[in-house]
Amino acid sequence: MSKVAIITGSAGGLGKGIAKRLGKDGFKIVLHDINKEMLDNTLKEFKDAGVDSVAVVGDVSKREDQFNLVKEAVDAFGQLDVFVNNAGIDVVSPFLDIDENQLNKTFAVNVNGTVFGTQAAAEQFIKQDTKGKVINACSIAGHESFEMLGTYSATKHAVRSFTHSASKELAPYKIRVNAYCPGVAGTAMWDRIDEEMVKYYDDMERGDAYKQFVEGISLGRSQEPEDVANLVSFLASDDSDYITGQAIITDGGIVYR
Ligand SMILES: NC(=O)C1=CN([C@@H]2O[C@H](COP(=O)(O)OP(=O)(O)OC[C@H]3O[C@@H](n4cnc5c(N)ncnc54)[C@H](O)[C@@H]3O)[C@@H](O)[C@H]2O)C=CC1
Ligand SMILES: CC(=O)C(C)=O
Repeated sequence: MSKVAIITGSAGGLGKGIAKRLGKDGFKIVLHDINKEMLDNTLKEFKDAGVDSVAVVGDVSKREDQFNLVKEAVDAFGQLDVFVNNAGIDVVSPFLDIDENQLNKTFAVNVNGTVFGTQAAAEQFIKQDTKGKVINACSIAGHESFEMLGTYSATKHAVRSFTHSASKELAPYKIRVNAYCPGVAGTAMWDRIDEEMVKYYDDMERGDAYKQFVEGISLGRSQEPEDVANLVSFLASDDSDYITGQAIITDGGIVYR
């Protein structure tokens, strides 16, 4: 029987790339996003391509939405095997401007969302008494804290920490918890980061911040969703069964650990 994967924030960007790859790998796909219009379009695309898929609208920062997402997946396909905590948001600001609203919002989506998603998936895996895989979106910013991205970097460090602690506690239930740490991928997220960053520097124009980050990549090009999906495909597969608690960097050579 085909396995079932949920990918949060998969209406576009890296999440959509991951969902496409897992669909090719033979998974039944549960698309998910807060943006209903984008999600409807993506679901149509998947169905037209023959991927056995459903879509659920939800907000990862709401615990009840995450548990509802798992319920909808199980109602549709009868089981759950992989939960990808992909949804995340960015924020750009100098350290001295960080405020309560920025901290609360970014932590609510990136950190609380990952915790709630992991809890909802783990509850289902334990009920099924099957091996389960939780795969979290971390970042190179979860290994190194970047200027102007302090709050974002802190959330990704927290994601890495929860990847470690959850993997230890959930191992007795055969649940593996790992994370992928992308570098610089030209999605809507980087469009927003670039647009915000250049506002703070008089000598920078739109596109310059992105260009500067890309110039620092050893392999000489920015990241494609497929590059990230290759790693997630491995983490979702049986080939990674002996790996848990790892936050693996895929960045073409920016951050060396
Ligand atoms: N683009 C990049 O260079 C990098 C991205 N990442 C991480 O990868 C993940 C995906 O990033 P991108 O695809 O680039 O971002 P994106 O902004 O292009 O796409 C994120 C998707 O998540 C959805 N979303 C946002 N808030 C949500 C919420 N509360 N509930 C449900 N869905 C929500 C959005 O509607 C969007 O479809 C994020 O966690 C991000 O932090 C990590 C490192 C680098
Ligand atoms: C968006 C992101 O995680 C970085 C540091 O590129």
